Amino acid sequence: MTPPQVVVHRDKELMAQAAAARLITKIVDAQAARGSASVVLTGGRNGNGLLAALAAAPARDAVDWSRLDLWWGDERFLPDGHPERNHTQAREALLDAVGLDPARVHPMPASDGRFSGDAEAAAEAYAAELAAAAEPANHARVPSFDVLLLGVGPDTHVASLFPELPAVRETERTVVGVRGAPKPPPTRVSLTLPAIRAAREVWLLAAGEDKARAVTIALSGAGEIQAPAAGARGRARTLWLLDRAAAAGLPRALYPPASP
Ligand SMILES: O=C1O[C@H](COP(=O)(O)O)[C@@H](O)[C@H](O)[C@H]1O
Repeated sequence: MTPPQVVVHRDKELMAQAAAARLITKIVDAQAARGSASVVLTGGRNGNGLLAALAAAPARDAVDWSRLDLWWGDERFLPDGHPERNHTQAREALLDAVGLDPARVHPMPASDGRFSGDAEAAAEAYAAELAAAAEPANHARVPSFDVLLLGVGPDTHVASLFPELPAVRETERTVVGVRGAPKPPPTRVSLTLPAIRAAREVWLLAAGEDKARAVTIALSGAGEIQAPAAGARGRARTLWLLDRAAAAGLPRALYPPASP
């Protein structure tokens, strides 16, 4: 697991634009090296802000969208097309505007249809979908994601791993159903920390003063059960992308000067 690196931008708009530019480069490089790229999306304000910035970036045309695999780190367990579903919001922010291959887009299951309210069964099905896409040679249970994006909640939750709930303690399964989440809706589906840590790079996004306490706690040696964001690390890189307001409580020694 890699130690966190912190990059601080002036404000949330610049943070989203810089993160979008960084993601475009990462996808283009992965496609050049391996033919395709895989990215895990997050929900929330900062994740959707990044997608909207990506949609507005002229350089988005450098990406071959048909050779991109998209997964989700978590989902609010709601009916298909519900406006609060992370999948619906990602479609609105970016996905409907680019030429993705529908076979390569892997939303987490909805609460209606096949799983009719059974978040645990939905989690099992998503784990099986991930395992089917993993590289058998490595005995991996999830694909080797190039970048896994995570928003950070004001309570330090990432994906739908909330402090002290059973999901953040999971060490075996790659995807779990979550019940009793303190943030609505209470029922969710989430990757676990072992699945998150299988990613090459994990990027955590936090902007705004309501995130400052969470950022300080997670980057000050807190345990992952109490502060799930502290346990989100990538194999090759762990990057915290912040704005000044979210970084306000961090010791200056942790990061270089903010961009203008
Ligand atoms: O509910 C969720 O919240 C987190 C953080 O969202 P934010 O709006 O506080 O940035 C998000 O990362 C997660 O995917 C989502 O389901």
